[in-house]
Amino acid sequence: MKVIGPLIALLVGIVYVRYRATSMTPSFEYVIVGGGTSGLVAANRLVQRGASVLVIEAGPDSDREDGVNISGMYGSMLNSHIDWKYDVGLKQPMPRGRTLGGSSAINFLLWNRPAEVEINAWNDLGVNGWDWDSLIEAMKEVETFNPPSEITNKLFGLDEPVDTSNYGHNGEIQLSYPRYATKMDEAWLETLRRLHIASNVNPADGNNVGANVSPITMNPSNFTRSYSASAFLKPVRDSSKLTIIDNATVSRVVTEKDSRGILNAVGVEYIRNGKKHSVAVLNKVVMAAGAISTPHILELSGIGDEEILKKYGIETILHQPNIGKNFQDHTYVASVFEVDSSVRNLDPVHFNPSIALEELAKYRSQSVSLLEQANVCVAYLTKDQLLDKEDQSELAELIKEVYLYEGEYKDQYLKQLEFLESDSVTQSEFINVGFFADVFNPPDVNKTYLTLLAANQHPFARGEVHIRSSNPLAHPRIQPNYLSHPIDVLFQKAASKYTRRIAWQQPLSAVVEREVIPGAHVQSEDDWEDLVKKRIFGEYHGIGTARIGKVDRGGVVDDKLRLHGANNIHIIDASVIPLHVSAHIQSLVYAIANKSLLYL
Ligand SMILES: Cc1cc2nc3c(=O)[nH]c(=O)nc-3n(C[C@H](O)[C@H](O)[C@H](O)COP(=O)(O)OP(=O)(O)OC[C@H]3O[C@@H](n4cnc5c(N)ncnc54)[C@H](O)[C@@H]3O)c2cc1C
Repeated sequence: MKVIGPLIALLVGIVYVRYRATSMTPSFEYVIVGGGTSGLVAANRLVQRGASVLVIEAGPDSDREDGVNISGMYGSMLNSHIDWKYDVGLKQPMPRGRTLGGSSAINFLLWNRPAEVEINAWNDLGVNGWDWDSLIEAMKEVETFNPPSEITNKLFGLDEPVDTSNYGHNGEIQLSYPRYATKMDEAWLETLRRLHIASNVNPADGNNVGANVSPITMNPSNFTRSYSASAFLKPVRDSSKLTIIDNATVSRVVTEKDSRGILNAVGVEYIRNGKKHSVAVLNKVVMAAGAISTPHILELSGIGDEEILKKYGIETILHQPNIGKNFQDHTYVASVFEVDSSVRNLDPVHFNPSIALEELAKYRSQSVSLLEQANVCVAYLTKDQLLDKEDQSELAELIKEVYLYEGEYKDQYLKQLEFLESDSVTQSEFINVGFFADVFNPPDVNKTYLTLLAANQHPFARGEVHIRSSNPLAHPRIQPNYLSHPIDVLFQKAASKYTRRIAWQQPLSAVVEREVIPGAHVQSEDDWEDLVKKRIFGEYHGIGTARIGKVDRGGVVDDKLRLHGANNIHIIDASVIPLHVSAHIQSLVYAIANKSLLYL
């Protein structure tokens, strides 16, 4: 009888090994979860190293999609079949790219850099090896910068040449400037100057304070979007080392524990056409599903806070309570102004099909067209540039309360208080968007509009992203908690008020005819508070849900981007960014993914 127990164990073992061998083939050295912005950087570099790589992407290939390729069609793929459309309880879902190229396929193309101080702050949060110098090197490596032409300089009023040494010149992502500027663009720098906001011709040098005209991710030879799929996937697409499985949703990373209790990823499961499949991984799993999906997939895999996992009947493989916490996003409120009928921005293209066709024909023949543009005119303001005396004293009171805070985000909040006092860190961003962008009221299609976004760059609010079901196809629960901190309300109000100053300042005001939003009735502090609370949205820059850092300081991955408690699971996407920066984040995401290759 004594031999029966071990015999059964042996038989079960043989069956299990055979099961793995048959059901978990084929095998790859690297399995990349998510073929988006970061995932395709890793795919490109690993294939060039000679490794066998599988990329599993939930969405389709969109390389022939006009809404992706034509730079001036930015925004058109929101709510489309390649947008995840996450419900966050607001009037507009949170967009995120669901296609090869990920969010870089549907984003607004703007390319700018954080401030040096913001990146070096990671070190004070306990992160080693991720300073400005190393990240800027990694960022430059992915860039090819095409400086503005004489015509562009003139159009936008750039009176000093851009210092090209701040950019890279041999990388995959093409950066360039449009040949077309609207009257609002032409007036931008001078308008801000008259409000005592200096023009910053070199915002890429680590100090982004001021108004500037940013490059966009546009190929200057044909004015198409330069993004992760066109830049990183295309050159290696035909390699025998690379396998892409698209329209496939990863449902789980399959792990085993070694004798020390450390996890090893041995495979990845995914669902395609309603059927479950699995593949074996020989070396590493690279998580690149973005700041929403990466924590979601880890939790589905039993890696997360055991209290949360238990609630949904998922066995805890690795208790990691920091996963899905620390969600941070820039927030924005849009102000809209009617402008005179001589202004030609993207509104006529959106409102009038015959103008759209005319502009498309011009674009296709490479003539200057309204469709060759994006929102390039921005301004970044410090606290002291933005706040009036009353706001400053209200802020001083609120800061006292932050000093009393003893919770898990204490070290980040102290850093943010330092940022508030720095004259090289900005708190609010203003963007001249280029088309009517109000989701609450339809436009009058016979009119043209100026939309100004006022965006908060250093929110104190922290949100969470967690599973809401064990069904891998169900979206996670996203609680962004926008404006849940009074300092965020104060800055969002101040920034929205400032859009009124911008719009009614010469020379921009010469084309402005009427304020639509906020509208003349919005005057008192209460009015502004109502307005921002009703119209708040995320600026599509979610980060932080699997942040880099030590476990006892909220970290999910170590300095080498390896999941704490696992040997071979790395995270390389926006979820590892620990603390928000005053910039659009694709450049930082590309840089992180590029630098991750040191550790993969
Ligand atoms: C509408 C919009 C506008 C933006 N505008 C700008 C801008 O102008 N400038 C700027 O710098 N930044 C902008 N951003 C932000 C920037 O594009 C993103 O932060 C960045 O691209 C995120 O990269 P990522 O690799 O972390 O994630 P993503 O690029 O989103 O990649 C994640 C990939 O994983 C896939 N995936 C997710 N879950 C699964 C699963 N279960 N199985 C398989 N695959 C999965 C997704 O489909 C996606 O392809 C914008 C973002 C959006 C959404």
